[in-house]
This record gives sequence, C-alpha cells and structure tokens, in this order.
Amino acid sequence: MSDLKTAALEYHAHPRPGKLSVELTKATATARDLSLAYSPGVAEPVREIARDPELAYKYTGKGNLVAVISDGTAILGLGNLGPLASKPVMEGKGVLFKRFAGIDVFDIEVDSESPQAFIDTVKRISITFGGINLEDIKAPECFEIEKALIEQCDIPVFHDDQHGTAIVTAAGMINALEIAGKTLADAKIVCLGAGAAAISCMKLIVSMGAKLENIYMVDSKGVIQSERTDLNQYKAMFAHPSSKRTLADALNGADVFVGLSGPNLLSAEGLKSMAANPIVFACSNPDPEIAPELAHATRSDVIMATGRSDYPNQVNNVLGFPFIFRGALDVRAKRINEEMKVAAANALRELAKLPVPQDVCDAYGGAKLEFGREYIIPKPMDKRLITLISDAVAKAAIETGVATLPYPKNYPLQSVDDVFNG
Ligand SMILES: NC(=O)C1=CN([C@@H]2O[C@H](COP(=O)(O)OP(=O)(O)OC[C@H]3O[C@@H](n4cnc5c(N)ncnc54)[C@H](OP(=O)(O)O)[C@@H]3O)[C@@H](O)[C@H]2O)C=CC1
Ligand SMILES: CC(=O)C(=O)O
Ligand SMILES: [Mg+2]
Repeated sequence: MSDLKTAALEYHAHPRPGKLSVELTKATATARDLSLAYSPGVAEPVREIARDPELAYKYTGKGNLVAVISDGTAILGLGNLGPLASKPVMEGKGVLFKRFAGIDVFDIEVDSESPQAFIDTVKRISITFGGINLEDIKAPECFEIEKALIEQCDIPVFHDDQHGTAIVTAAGMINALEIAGKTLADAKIVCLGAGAAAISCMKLIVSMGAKLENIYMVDSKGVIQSERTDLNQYKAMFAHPSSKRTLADALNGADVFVGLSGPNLLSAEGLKSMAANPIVFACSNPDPEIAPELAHATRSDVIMATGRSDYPNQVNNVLGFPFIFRGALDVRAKRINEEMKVAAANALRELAKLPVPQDVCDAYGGAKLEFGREYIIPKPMDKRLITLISDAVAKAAIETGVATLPYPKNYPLQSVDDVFNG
C-alpha cells in the first residue's frame, strides 16, 4: 500500500471511526439541567414552535445546521459508487463546514431509486435544517433535483459541485488570466466535462464576461457543437457551429483548459498545442486531468491549478461552500441567488491580491505566498475567507431582498469564534 493510502485509512479508522461527532452545547450535569433539556422543560419550546414555526430558529439548532446530502452517483471523480461509499466525502464536507465556518452538519446518504424519490426524501426532512448542501449527484439528474428542491423548500438549497465549484473556478480563472495578460472576454476556453460542475462553471463565467462562442465544451463523445444530435438541454446551451470535433482540435491555440471530468485525460501533446501562458485547471479529484509534474515539464509557461490540497493553486469548492452558507444562514436568506454567487467570486478573487498573513504561509510550508503564478487564489486556511466572503454574501442577500434578517451585529466575522458572539 502507498504511504498516503495507509495514512488515509488509518486517519479514518482511528482512534474512533469517522471524522465527526455531535457535541452538547448546554449544561447536563444535574437533575435540574435534565429537567430543562428534556422532560418536562423541553415541552415549552415544543409549544412555542407549534405556535410559531420561526421560533425553531430560536430554540433549536436549525439555524446553524446544514444537511450535506448525496445519492453517491458522482463521488468526486470516482464515479457512481453508491450512497454508502459517498459517506466519507459527506463527512469530510461536514468537517470543512465546521472547521472553516462553525456550521454543524448532518451528512445524509440517500439510497433512492429515482430523482423523484430523492427529491421527496429530501423535501420531507428539509424542515430539520437551516440549509441543504447537495453533493456529488451526477448530471443531468442533479439539475432537475436542485430546481425542484429550491422550489419546494423555503431554506437555501445549493448543489455545491455546481455552484461552489463555479464560484471558485471563476475567481481563479479571472486572476490567472490577469497574470497571463489576458481577459475573460477574449479567452478561448476548453472545458473537459459537461456534467454538474462543468455546466455550472461555464454558465457563471459567461455571466461574468466570457463569450459563449469562445467556449468549447467537450464530453466523452467529443466537442459539443451544433451538429450533435445527442445533447441534453444543459449541454445544448453550449453548442455553437464549429468544425472542431475532438479535445485535440479544441485545445489547439486555447488559452484556458478547465478539467471537470476524470483522471489523466489531458495529454502533454494537447498542452503543447495551447497558446502562450496556458492556464490549466485540472480539477478532477482525487486525480487531476494532468499531473502538475507533467504539465510543468511540458510547458514552462503553464499556470497550473488542481483541486488538491498538496499542490499550489487549489481550485476547490472548499473555498466557497462554508463561507457562502455562513453568510446565507446569518441573514436567514431564503435562497442563494446569482448575485450572492457573483459577490462570493469577487470577494475571493480580491482576497488573493492582499498580502498573505504569516500564519497562512506557515500552514503551507513557510514559503512566502504572493499573488502570482503559484498563488492565484487564497488558501483554505486563510481566516479572512469567513470575514470577506460571508460578508459579501450576506450583503448581496440583503440588497437583493432574499434575506429575512438585517445585517448581523457580529459582522464582519473575524473568525469562526465570532459566530455566536452576535
Ligand atoms: N475541484 C473541485 O472543486 C471540483 C471538482 N470536481 C470534479 O469534476 C469532475 C466531474 O464531477 P461532476 O460534474 O460532479 O460529475 P458528473 O458526473 O456530473 O459529470 C462528469 C462529466 O465528465 C465527463 N467525462 C467523463 N469521462 C470523460 C472523458 N473521458 N472525456 C470527456 N469527458 C468525460 C462526462 O461526460 P458525459 O457527459 O459524456 O458522460 C460528464 O460530462 C470530478 O472529477 C470531480 O472530482 C467536481 C466538483 C468540484
Ligand atoms: C471537490 C468536490 O466537491 C468534488 O470533487 O466533487
Ligand atoms: Mg463534490
């Protein structure tokens, strides 16, 4: 077994199985405490909530509780391995929510026979939570599922692989283009993959200034172009007239490659054919579309990012979902709208340009981190993410009328420790 495999299995198994547990937030030392926490005292908040459902936010953990829910149909880039196998990833998302944004998570793995069964299950349990983070559900079913749940639930429902990924990718791409001396409006972009993450990423960058006709989306059958007759409605949005048919055709002269597909699908030859200062976001997890070592050996001018924690430039939705939900929960937003997503992307992009605190450099091996080819996007350990992204999201929610609470008194948060100092 490789060192990483052994260490990863050991980490998950010991000293107790898994990565999360439930903690108590109130005193439970005496009979008096128990008479408040349970019978008879618990009847009082029950009666209050029955009278006014909004009081669930006052008397229960609902307002700080997010469900991370999967059917296991697209677990990272590992494919459809079923709901139970997705549990380590869903627990992992719970770890990130808690560590970076102080949000409690129940991970829920649903064994559903159809998208409708999944929708019905999630809808029925949705009242438990302040928000729902859908995870690792494959396209195209994920689009129908998210749309239905947004319509049926009165709490934020957010498919992280779509929107979390899109927000972080857009931020990283705009910064990388700036470093390469290019612009989003002129960039020729190849997106390998046409699933949940890819469709949403390309939609967001178009809304932020990329031109649809400059985007070549490539699925397992080749370039998505007007003559294809096998496209679902989501892929069809990206079809335009083109003589390009293969990934190699699309890569020739391209400025940007975004991989949201699977491992080792970008060859050295393909990378060689890209324009000067090529930007490569090989975001498939855990194994990228091209290994950074091969990319750097192939092109000395490449600006390279992966979804992984162990290389520079981690373009991963961890930079988005904890802070976006924090902001949305704190103003009790009814949904996470486009303005909130763009606000998050811009906050993330701008943070990358600020001087990096020493503790963040220390957490990443001590090297000085500075806006440039090896640092296009902030690091997950940067405490300023909660300050800036959650603030931007909360303000955008208020400005666009989806917030039901005013700007919080404890904002902008300086750290996770500030969350309950309202
Ligand atoms: N770094 C990050 O933050 C994130 C990374 N990802 C990564 O993106 C990838 C896709 O995830 P997701 O969108 O949720 O999954 P989906 O199942 O929704 O989409 C997978 C897509 O990959 C395409 N694909 C698979 N194999 C090939 C191939 N050989 N050539 C071209 N395209 C191929 C599929 O093509 P077809 O449509 O023809 O079947 C499909 O469009 C995963 O590797 C995941 O780890 C996802 C979210 C976040
Ligand atoms: C990062 C993530 O959500 C994924 O690869 O699916
Ligand atoms: Mg995912």
